Amino acid sequence: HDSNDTQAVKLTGEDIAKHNSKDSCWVIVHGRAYDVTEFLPEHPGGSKIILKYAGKDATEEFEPIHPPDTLDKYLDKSKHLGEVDMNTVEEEEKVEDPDEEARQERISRMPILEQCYNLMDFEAVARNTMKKTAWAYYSSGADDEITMRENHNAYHKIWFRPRILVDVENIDTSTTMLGTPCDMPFYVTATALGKLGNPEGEVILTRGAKKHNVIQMIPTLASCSFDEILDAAEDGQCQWLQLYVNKDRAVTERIVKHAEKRGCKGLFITVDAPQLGRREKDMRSKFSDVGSNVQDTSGDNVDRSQGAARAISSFIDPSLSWKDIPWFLSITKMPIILKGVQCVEDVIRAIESGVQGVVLSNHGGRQLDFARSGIEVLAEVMPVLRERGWQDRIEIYVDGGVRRATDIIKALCLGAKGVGIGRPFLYAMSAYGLPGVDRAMQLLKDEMEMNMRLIGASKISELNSTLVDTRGLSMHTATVPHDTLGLNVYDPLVGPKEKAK
Ligand SMILES: Cc1cc2c(cc1C)[n+](S(=O)(=O)[O-])c1c(=O)[nH]c(=O)nc-1n2C[C@H](O)[C@H](O)[C@H](O)COP(=O)(O)O
Repeated sequence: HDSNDTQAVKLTGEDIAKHNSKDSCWVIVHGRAYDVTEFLPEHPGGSKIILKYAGKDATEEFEPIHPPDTLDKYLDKSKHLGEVDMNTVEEEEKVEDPDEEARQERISRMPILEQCYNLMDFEAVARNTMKKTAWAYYSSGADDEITMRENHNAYHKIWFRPRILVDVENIDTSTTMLGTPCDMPFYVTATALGKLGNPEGEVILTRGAKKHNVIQMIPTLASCSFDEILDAAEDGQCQWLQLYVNKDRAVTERIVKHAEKRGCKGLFITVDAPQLGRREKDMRSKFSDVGSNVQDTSGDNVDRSQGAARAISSFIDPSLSWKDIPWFLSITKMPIILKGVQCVEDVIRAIESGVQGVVLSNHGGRQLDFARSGIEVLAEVMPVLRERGWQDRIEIYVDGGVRRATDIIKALCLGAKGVGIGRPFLYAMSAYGLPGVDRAMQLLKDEMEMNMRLIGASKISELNSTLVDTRGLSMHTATVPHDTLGLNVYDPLVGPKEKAK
């Protein structure tokens, strides 16, 4: 390195390859080399995944999980070794992977975008075309995924009581959320690791939200950096921040103040994830060794049993409690919403604590299995608030299992201000990129207009509880998976030979 620290000679692949062990571990990311030897034991994803790329180019593995500014933020400058002449880096020989070949073949036959007529179509295409690990991460729910299925199933227990001979020539689906006008009563909710599904990540959702004038909630665990996502927004576009509260409150305060300074219009504090749920599909999918090899904790002191998200979320503070709310109210002027509230008692507590809203949510069924659906909790909450005359004290949102405009209409009839939608936009983005997100939002808009016309409401304010019949909502027919307990415990074929006769 000459005096002004520009690098005279680039490092070569050979230089890096020499440092391929835990005693001296160098990796390449985005064409630059880093000495991560001392960082190995601190890596939230465990040291194994880094050692897999010791002396090599780790970019492909690094990219979906880490925002681009991660190394600048967390690795001391002295460990930044400079540019690598990538022509001297040996290409990893591609191992035969029949799964990958089959996936590429399915991609070559995937339906054209216009053949997607509803949000479930995007899920079907994504299931067939996404990388196994990415699909597993997005689609998984906790434990037996009962709540994940119940989230959408619950909407099937609500029926309409449509009114006729209402002038529905002009339909207006616009509303406001936290004071921001938007064209539709749904927002793109926070879902982590957007680059697992699409190399561009969350900025695709930003562009889709802009086109349809809907609001985007930016996840703490985004693949893109927070500023990248804000920079991808256009003037006047509304974005909210979803916050996982860090054990180190100074870090949290910095994030919140930066978000406010950058113009975020809402702070959604996630309160249903003091620990991330156990998502077995994500664990089974051999998520690049970061999380799935649950049993193998060889020397690692990191609990990596919940797949990728757990590996990068060990910072979340499980001691967060109501006593912290006054502090949050003191450090920001942004409206504060508690995301993941699951019973009326906590909605009352939220109102008394002075926050501006709640999201009735079970995290898309990814947290506590057998938690009730957001829509069922909404039906419990609103009558109690109305009794107290508190129905307008805060804004109430729901998310989980919203796949049709009829789901949105049911939620609004029951008193929600708006709904959050997660997986459908992830699947649309993963399968078709921005055009997919654009079409998914347009399909919802078209469905919304038609269904409001058919229910007999010309604008959002006309949606009310007399238009729905919720008597079936508290019936829980959990379609449990078939009894797996005894299935593989005893296999006669492997018993002692003589006994088998
Ligand atoms: C699908 C998905 C959801 C995640 C999500 C990641 C994925 C892939 N992640 S997670 O890694 O921790 O689980 C977040 C997250 O970062 N923060 C959060 O508040 N909610 C997270 N959620 C929950 C999300 O905000 C909604 O509550 C949920 O997605 C709504 O259900 P649907 O997907 O059925 O619309």
